[in-house]
Amino acid sequence: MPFRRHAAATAGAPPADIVKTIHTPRLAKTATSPIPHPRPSLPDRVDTLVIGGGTGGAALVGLLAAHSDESILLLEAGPDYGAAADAGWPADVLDARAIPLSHDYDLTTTSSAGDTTLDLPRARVLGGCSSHNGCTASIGAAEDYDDWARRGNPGWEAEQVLPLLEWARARFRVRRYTMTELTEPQRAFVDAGIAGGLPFADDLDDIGAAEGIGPMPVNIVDGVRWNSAFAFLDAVRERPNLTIAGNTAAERIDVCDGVAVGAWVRTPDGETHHITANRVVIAAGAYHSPALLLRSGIGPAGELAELGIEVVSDVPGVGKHLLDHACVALDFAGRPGLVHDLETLPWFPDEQTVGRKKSSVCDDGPYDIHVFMVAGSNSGHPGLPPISLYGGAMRARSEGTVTLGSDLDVTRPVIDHRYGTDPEGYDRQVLGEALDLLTTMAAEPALAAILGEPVPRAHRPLDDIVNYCHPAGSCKMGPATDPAAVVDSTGAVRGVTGLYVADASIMPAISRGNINLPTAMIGANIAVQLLGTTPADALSAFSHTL
Ligand SMILES: Cc1cc2nc3c(=O)[nH]c(=O)nc-3n(C[C@H](O)[C@H](O)[C@H](O)COP(=O)(O)OP(=O)(O)OC[C@H]3O[C@@H](n4cnc5c(N)ncnc54)[C@H](O)[C@@H]3O)c2cc1C
Repeated sequence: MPFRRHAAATAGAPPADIVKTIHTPRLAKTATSPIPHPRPSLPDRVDTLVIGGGTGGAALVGLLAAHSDESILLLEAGPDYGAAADAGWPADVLDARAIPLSHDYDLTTTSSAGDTTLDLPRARVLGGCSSHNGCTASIGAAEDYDDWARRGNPGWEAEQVLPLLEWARARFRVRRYTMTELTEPQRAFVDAGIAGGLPFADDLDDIGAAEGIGPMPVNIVDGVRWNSAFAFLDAVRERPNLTIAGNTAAERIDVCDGVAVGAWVRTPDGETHHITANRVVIAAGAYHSPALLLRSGIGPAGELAELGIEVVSDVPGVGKHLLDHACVALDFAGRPGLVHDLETLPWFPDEQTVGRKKSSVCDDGPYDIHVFMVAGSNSGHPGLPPISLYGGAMRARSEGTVTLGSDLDVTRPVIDHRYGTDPEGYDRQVLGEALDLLTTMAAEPALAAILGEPVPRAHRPLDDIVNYCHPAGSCKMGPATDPAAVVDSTGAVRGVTGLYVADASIMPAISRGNINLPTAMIGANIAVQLLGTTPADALSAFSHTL
């Protein structure tokens, strides 16, 4: 899901109209205002401390809690609104039509045009970004995971991780759409893609899918965004070995003689509390996981010294190699009445359809371009044109950075994505070819009639790259021979015993679909390795808890 709000243009609180009333969702009937979940007492000592209850963290904790009797404490910086069945979640977070910003971290990066900043939405709530994302579901391509393994990460081959991806897809209750369910603009988009040379595809969540265009599967249940807390935590919430502590943020990992022994955390009362743990797993996402490592003295020694942080372990790759799927956009005014027509529909996801194409420089799999259309709702994009066509570079190679500001605040890391800057120009080549395809499609008469007049932009699309909101790679997984590697193939942080990372930040290269399901698989695969078991055994223990 791309997000294009330029911070300089829309500073201040998000407009009230981005938080809409839900029309149909089942859960929302009793969820008109959030109900705080009872606050658990914070233990002083646990077997496993997990930091971050987003997609990676929730999947990891679901399997760990179901499989073992060891005590687990899951810390989440944002609120925990309880199980889906408790109906305590805020309406805007449940409403799958919009990207709500009510729990946003308020992060930015410099825009590729260099003259403004670009907002990087990031949710501070149990479920992490799956609690405010676009709900398009993709498990990526087999080549993505075979590539991870080939880069020196055994245990990540497609054959090994496929059962975990399929489990994640089932837990997210992903369903495929048919053409008859699409809105008129989305149908026209698919037809234009077929006229532009793409085959029709109804298998976009298949690990062996090739080029094609069709309806995109989504993890939406009766209009409700089915987040990772519902998917993975609801089944284990009542397990006596699990405590979930919302509104509790880790400030620093406690490392003693090279061994992670716990963390200092900020309680909901604003107090600092120490928790002792036999093992610490960080799953705070691609911006906050490296920030937490740096704050704990684990990172490039020179950078830590400049920040005034005592070096615990010199790990040069922390906060480097930050990846995302870069996007370009073409904007249109829409035919008269389009926005109104779309608003009268009960609900629909932002990105109902996706086209995939192989660029001339794609050398490692079936496709590396996404094209899609965001029509009408634009709910999380105040002030943007009514209809936009997007092209994404799905194997983007440009590398950005995450570091800390002088205040060392782990919740507000300094992020520079450096979109479109890879030295070989791969990303710009792919984005240019995506633009060519979109231009051909936009000229198809049926789609052209819906798009209406182009809306001029301040910069050429290739000079104004926007984010797909899929940050990854900032704590890269790799072998000891890779100087940029932060964790090994078990998720273990180099140079610190008992410390692990289990979220999108460990991707050695970005998977070529939307990354929520692959991130759940990462959390699950680290859990399998920590348990010393097999995927089949871990999944069977989980299913017994249901
Ligand atoms: C606007 C948007 C739209 C998206 N749309 C899609 C889509 O349609 N399809 C798709 O597949 N993907 C989508 N994504 C991407 C997907 O949701 C994320 O890639 C995925 O959620 C990443 O999981 P994660 O575990 O790495 O991080 P997150 O889900 O971000 O979880 C990290 C969690 O850690 C918590 N945390 C951070 N610091 C601390 C701390 N110090 N102490 C305690 N807790 C902490 C955070 O509050 C957060 O809950 C979208 C993302 C965004 C932002």
